[in-house]
Amino acid sequence: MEGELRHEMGYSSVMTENRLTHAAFPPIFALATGLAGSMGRAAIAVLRVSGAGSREILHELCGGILPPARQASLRRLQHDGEVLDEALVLWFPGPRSYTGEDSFELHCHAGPAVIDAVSLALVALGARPAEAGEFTRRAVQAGRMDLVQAEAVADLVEAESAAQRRQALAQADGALSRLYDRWAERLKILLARQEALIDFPDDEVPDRVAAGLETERAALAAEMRAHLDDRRGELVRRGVTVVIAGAPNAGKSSLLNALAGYEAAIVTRRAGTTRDPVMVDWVLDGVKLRLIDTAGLRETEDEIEAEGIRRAMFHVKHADIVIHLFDDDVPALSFPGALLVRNKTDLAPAPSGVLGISAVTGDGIEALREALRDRLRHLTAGSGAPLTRARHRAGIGEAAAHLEQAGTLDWPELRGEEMRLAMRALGRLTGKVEVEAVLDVVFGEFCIGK
Ligand SMILES: Nc1nc2c(ncn2[C@@H]2O[C@H](COP(=O)(O)OP(=O)(O)OP(=O)(O)O)[C@@H](O)[C@H]2O)c(=O)[nH]1
Ligand SMILES: [K+]
Ligand SMILES: [Mg+2]
Repeated sequence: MEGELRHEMGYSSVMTENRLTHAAFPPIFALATGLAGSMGRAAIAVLRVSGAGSREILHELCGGILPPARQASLRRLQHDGEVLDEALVLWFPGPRSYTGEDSFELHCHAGPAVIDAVSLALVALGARPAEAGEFTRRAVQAGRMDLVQAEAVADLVEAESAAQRRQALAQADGALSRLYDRWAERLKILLARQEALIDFPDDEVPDRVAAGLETERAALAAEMRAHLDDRRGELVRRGVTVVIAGAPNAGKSSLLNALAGYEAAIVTRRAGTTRDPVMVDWVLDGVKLRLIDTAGLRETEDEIEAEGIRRAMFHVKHADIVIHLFDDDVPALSFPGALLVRNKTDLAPAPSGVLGISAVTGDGIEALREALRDRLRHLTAGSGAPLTRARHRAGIGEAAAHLEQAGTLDWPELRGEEMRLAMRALGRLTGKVEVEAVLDVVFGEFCIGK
């Protein structure tokens, strides 16, 4: 505490031990809040600065006095004898900061001229604009979080539904990292026992030691396979696709409009109206959905309509939920797992046992929503932290494959090698090994300012 106070008095003081523990990166800055005007006009813009030299830059901007650490202070920002703005200033000396480095935030007025002037002053004082994800990348490099947690930060920034927010928050808190770390720990112990077996001649190894090792190896591989089979995380993250398909004029576009609450698709009496798929993003029960209305399915000579039908079939094939809509007799054939729904109940009642709606009067629409909620609950039910992206799927898939391969090999040396490869795949996932190699992959999908 005393040391910290001394450092905050002036920037000429000696660096603390902590600040010497990782490489010093040059100062970067970025606008951390949305641009004024992009979603209505914002009042405040937060500029974030981090890196070696941040202390000197803040000292200069605040007229030669460093504000107290981790406290909001109102300051006149100045540069070259000019006052740039009156801003709320937060100074976070490393390592107790998001990036682990010396960093600060300026809560400025959001006028573009204010942001420009402060940005120019930051550049003049030696900071450069940050690249996408660079703050979080530094946090990983400083050991403030692992790669799986960093990915969750990107998801939190993008979260549009409550389910996405909850999932990203749990992952950022380390729920998924802890699972992977536990697996790595178990694997390490198995590997150590496998190595011990290598050092013993065959006749001295008790059979039960080898059998126990084999049981645990198989159990771990099975847990990884179950984790790979669980699609919850990816569904919540990318959204659930619900495709409305059926014969021409069944009322598919009318249903899309009724669910969306606006005239998203063209409705006419002519069969074959919809050609291009019409997509509407929707949130039901806190889960992000993508509703897709498609061309009516029938034999046709019309080239354009035929292409529409080809696209319809593509979406049906890749859908998480298919609503098969019809408006007369129950179709003889349907898509596997589809939700059969009879439209136009205002003209004739639905056969018993079939969900009936009227896209025109709204009859049955609430029951259809309930049926969709039920499907969603089913799709997103499960326990434990789910994997959330292709990178996790690839890493765990690789680890599981090596573990399974180990089970097919007779030579302990080769089994040990497969287990080591499994361990490496797990380590790459969280960034415990080969961290530099995977950083570009992970941070390629970030926005600037995080
Ligand atoms: N009476 C009644 N008419 C409906 C209902 N739903 C749709 N219609 C009418 O049925 C006709 C076809 O509706 P659309 O929504 O265009 O049907 P679609 O399945 O999208 O048709 P295509 O895109 O051509 O395949 C229009 O005239 C709608 O007004 C309903 O619930 N009751
Ligand atoms: K139509
Ligand atoms: Mg249509």
